[in-house]
Amino acid sequence: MKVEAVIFDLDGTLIDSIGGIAFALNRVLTENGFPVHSIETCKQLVGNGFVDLVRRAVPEEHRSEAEIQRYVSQLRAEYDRHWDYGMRVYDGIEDLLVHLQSRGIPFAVDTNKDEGVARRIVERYLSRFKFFRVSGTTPGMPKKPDPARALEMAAGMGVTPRRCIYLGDSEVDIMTAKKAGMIQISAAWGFRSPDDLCRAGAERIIHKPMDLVSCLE
Ligand SMILES: O=C(O)COP(=O)(O)O
Repeated sequence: MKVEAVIFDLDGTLIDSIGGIAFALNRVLTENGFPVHSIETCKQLVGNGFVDLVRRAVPEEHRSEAEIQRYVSQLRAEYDRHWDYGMRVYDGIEDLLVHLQSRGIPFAVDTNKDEGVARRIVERYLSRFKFFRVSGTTPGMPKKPDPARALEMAAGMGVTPRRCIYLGDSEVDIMTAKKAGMIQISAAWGFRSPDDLCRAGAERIIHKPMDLVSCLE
């Protein structure tokens, strides 16, 4: 089936952002006297936005709503200072975006990151590409795996969901793609292993960004 648009997840799919997230998170944990997490563990904790990240990262006896809210504010402040620590665009992503642009296939971002931060990242690292939209978490709006944002973007791009690829690196993205009725593809270069992705029901896994080209027809 001919693909008419591509929706990308951001963290772990377009951008390797784990350095800044882990650094900021571990500063918050240290400041509050909690044990820190390795980069590998942080990768597993990311995917559902900052509130869930904090809830998973702090010791169980410190997960009251008031405490979580306080740590989330601390994390936002730390991340604001350190968000681009070690950040890079994954190898092959720019080639893929050049390819999509040359074929006139529109693309967009759907992330559980706070929308302002997501836009800042795209502006800093991928400004030469024309994204239809960079959509992230905003107060009061449902997050992924709710497919509302993905569906809204597909409608905005004028494509039917079943002709839209949804590429992401986590189980949240797999669920979002399936709920949206889009072509679900998982990125093996991100924060989850291929085994994790298979267990989460991935229908197709690609190992490098340019492999997406063979999925476009
Ligand atoms: O910030 C997160 O938890 C996840 O962000 P993502 O949706 O771009 O993977």
